[in-house]
Amino acid sequence: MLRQLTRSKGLTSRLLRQVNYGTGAPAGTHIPVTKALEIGQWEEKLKAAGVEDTKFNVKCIVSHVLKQKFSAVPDSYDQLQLNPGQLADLERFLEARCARMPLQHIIGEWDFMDITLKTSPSVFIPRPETEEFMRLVIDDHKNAKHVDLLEVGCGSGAMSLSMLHSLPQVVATAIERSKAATVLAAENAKMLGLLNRFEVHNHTMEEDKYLPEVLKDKKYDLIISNPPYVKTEEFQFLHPEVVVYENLNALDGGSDGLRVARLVFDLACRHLRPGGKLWLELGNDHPPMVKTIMNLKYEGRLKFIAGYSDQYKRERFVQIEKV
Ligand SMILES: C[S@@+](CC[C@H](N)C(=O)[O-])C[C@H]1O[C@@H](n2cnc3c(N)ncnc32)[C@H](O)[C@@H]1O
Repeated sequence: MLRQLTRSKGLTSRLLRQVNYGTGAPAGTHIPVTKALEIGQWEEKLKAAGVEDTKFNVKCIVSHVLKQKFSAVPDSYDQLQLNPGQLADLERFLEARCARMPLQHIIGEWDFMDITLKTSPSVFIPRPETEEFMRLVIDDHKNAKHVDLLEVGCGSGAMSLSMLHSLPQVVATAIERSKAATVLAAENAKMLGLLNRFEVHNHTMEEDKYLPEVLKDKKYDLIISNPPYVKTEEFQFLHPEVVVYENLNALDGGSDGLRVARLVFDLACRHLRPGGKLWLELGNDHPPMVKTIMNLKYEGRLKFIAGYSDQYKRERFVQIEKV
């Protein structure tokens, strides 16, 4: 594989030296995008590596290399040319994608709802289902006068920051066990001009140490979390993009997937105001389990309100109320 890639790279560079593609520039300075993709046989290589939707992947990488918006790049790449530096980047990024590195890590940023977030290799990549989840949460709070929000495990900050961006009456606090994610979330808040309503603490929620000392007496109107919920036995079925490149602390929910969620339930009992809401994104067999847990263990303290489905009709999101 490596030899094949090196060979195609050599061929492209040779052609770059030899051919003037009619750009009017001296020979060897530019190459049309279509030619570079054809010579490198990148779509075929991505398919062979098991990457789905190769056209979308290639276009994301081409747009990134050309520093253009995805929507501004025509699917035909008509008239688009690469200089030698851009060609080298294109090949490097496509090779990384063939090794199943997620697009978000290659590109270094990703759109989430109406905001663009920086991504980092050690921090969980926000997912499209989480956008659906956040639409429900935002809709539920759009008429509230003021919302003190707490997020458990904020990763890049996607959930809290999209909520702050959509609703000016929200003030958010987040906790996050990963130092790298804590720093990234703060950077994203600063980049989006939301740091005046967002604070993030590098803290690992544990039994009887749910929040950092400075927050121990705080109460919130809303708690949100997309906790690690993958059952340990399900790891074998995950894609390489997830198993190889994601931090397992962001995914591993223990034997039933609810190890961290159970801590969030206890935290909600202590830190939600009466009538306050807890919204969780979980795995597709979790909502009925959560309903049972609420009835058996939290009666009189937390009440299961409803489960909601994602676009694939899998019930994934739960709404709970503090009694
Ligand atoms: C599935 S990721 C979700 C990240 C982000 N909310 C999102 O949706 O993109 C779970 C996050 O929770 C963090 N986390 C896991 N266990 C935690 C704990 N006990 N206390 C605080 N954060 C935790 C992980 O580091 C990870 O960033």
